Amino acid sequence: MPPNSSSAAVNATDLKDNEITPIEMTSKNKLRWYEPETKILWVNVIFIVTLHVISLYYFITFPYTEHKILLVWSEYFNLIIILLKYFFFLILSKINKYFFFSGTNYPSVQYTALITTYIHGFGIVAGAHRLWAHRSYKAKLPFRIILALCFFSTGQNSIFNWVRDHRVHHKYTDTEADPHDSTRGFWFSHVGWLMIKKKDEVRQRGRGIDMTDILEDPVVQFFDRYFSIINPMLSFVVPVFIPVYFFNQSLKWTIVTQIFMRYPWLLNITWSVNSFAHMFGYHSYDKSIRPTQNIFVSFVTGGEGWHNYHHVFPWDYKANEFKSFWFNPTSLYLDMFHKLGLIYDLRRATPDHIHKLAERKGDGTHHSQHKFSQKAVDCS
Ligand SMILES: CCCCCCCCCCCCCCCCCC(=O)SCCNC(=O)CCNC(=O)[C@H](O)C(C)(C)COP(=O)(O)OP(=O)(O)OC[C@H]1O[C@@H](n2cnc3c(N)ncnc32)[C@H](O)[C@@H]1OP(=O)(O)O
Repeated sequence: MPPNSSSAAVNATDLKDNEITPIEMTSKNKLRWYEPETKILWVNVIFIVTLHVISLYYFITFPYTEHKILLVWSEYFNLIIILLKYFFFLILSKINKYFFFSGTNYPSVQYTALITTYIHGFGIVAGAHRLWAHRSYKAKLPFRIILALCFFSTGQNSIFNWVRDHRVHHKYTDTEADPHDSTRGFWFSHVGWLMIKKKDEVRQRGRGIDMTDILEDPVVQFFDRYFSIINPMLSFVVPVFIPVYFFNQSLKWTIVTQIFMRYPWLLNITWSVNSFAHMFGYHSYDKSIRPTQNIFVSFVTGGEGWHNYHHVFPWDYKANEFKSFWFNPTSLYLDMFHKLGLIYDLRRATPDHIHKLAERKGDGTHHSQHKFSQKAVDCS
């Protein structure tokens, strides 16, 4: 049985008042990335800059071919990314060897990054984003616990804060009330917003967001209550402990791969949804909004770059019109968990609704407006 046949297909008009509504613009003043009244949070600036400087150093100089176990453990998101990155790392390691490490004998710790970025990314995409922020499907208790464990190993905010910021972002996209308003530029929407105090408009509008579902979820409540213990434990302590203790890997290189490579990498690909996917790409479903269809972001995030579609149908569990393994693997995993009975009530926009909307509001790049590609598209 196809996973969606028992799913609730919904249209935007089916949304209830207390659910996330499609974009509803608040007053729009044009803001620059830095406003005179902006209060810079220097602790965040120092933390983020230091993390990225050290990370850049290790991304360039890391002996990639000698630490494959650690790389698989912490870096790679899916098979194609493994292959591409391995190819990229191979070239980089040759450059490293020539310029930086000739003659150096590194401890032979082998392979590790796949598992952690993979697990972590799933916690963000399937957990915080598609389940908690958008309620695009329902999940049974064990699955919610797994998602929370995955999400709390990403070193991001508490689920409550993450979801509230994301719901404000959807409701007031690219306005003054959007925490990472992309009209303030690439830099601001990517990371700048995490270095300043939020505008009053964000806080004020955020207070109006209905968060009762989050407050009523015992899994979220438990994990958020112990955020300051669980977050560092799952994000840093456990991922370093496992390869060192069980697989006899070097402590130094495990810390490097987990804290200075995997962590900033995952942060940047998460942030890329707010920056790249609000600036570069097509507006196939609604040309009046900034979010775009960005294949690069989809590729690195496991399916979160179909952002024009996502902003038009935020409650669609695939966050995309199509079925596609490489550019939306998260949806395939959700289909699998649906078959296993761990998740249910998956919500999906109807093809008819999508096509009509694309025709009326899109920029003309939707496949239904290109006869040659219509047959190749699987909208299930
Ligand atoms: C392979 C996988 C790929 C995955 C891709 C997945 C893509 C999914 C889709 C895209 C989504 C992308 C989202 C990215 C989010 C990442 C965020 C991180 O975790 S980054 C990593 C880690 N995180 C970090 O590095 C940064 C951690 N965060 C911070 O340092 C700060 O929050 C800040 C600097 C961001 C703002 O500081 P400041 O402005 O001082 O604000 P404070 O917070 O201090 O709260 C003060 C007061 O304001 C109140 N309030 C706040 N917001 C709202 C709201 N929206 N409304 C209403 N109220 C709000 C708040 O309740 C509090 O009230 P009270 O208690 O006083 O009554």
